[in-house]
Amino acid sequence: MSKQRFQLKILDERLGDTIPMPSYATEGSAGLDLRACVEQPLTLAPGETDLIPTGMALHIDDPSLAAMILPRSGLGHKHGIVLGNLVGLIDSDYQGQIMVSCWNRGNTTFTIEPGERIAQLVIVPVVQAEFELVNEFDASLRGEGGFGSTGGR
Ligand SMILES: O=c1ccn([C@H]2C[C@H](O)[C@@H](COP(=O)(O)OP(=O)(O)OP(=O)(O)O)O2)c(=O)[nH]1
Ligand SMILES: [Mg+2]
Repeated sequence: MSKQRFQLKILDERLGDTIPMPSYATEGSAGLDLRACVEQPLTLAPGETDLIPTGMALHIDDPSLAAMILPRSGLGHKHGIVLGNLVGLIDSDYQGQIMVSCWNRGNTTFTIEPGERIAQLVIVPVVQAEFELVNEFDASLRGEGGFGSTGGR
């Protein structure tokens, strides 16, 4: 298990009080559940997208890490509540509020309650690329084949 400490700012005073802090649901969870810091229940009609505050800012600070915001599978599968950007990427130098773009891709209206868990945040390793310009690559087994080039099932 790898654990690391990050600076976090509470931007909504309900967070850590009436709205629980983001936390791992189980010891083995990869994602921290993020909660909607909305003032009122927020209704998302089919097709609608809204940007939802999480009430907190996280400074990852380490360029070899980033955070990704992913949908919760239950909300996404059962209710069609996914992310307007499909996946959110939080840069290590971002110090603003973490926002979640919620998209109702389903065909029924969904209401997000204050404090509801709307998405999850996963800390991931990052390698920043530098480029070495070449004219030819050393041969690989795949070469330039892609998009189904390895044949049927
Ligand atoms: O779901 C998201 C995605 C991004 N962000 C914040 C953190 C991230 O570091 C910043 C910029 O995100 P990104 O680079 O994906 O957006 P952009 O459209 O390229 O904006 P920018 O020009 O600010 O980089 O916005 C969020 O709070 N939630
Ligand atoms: Mg960007």
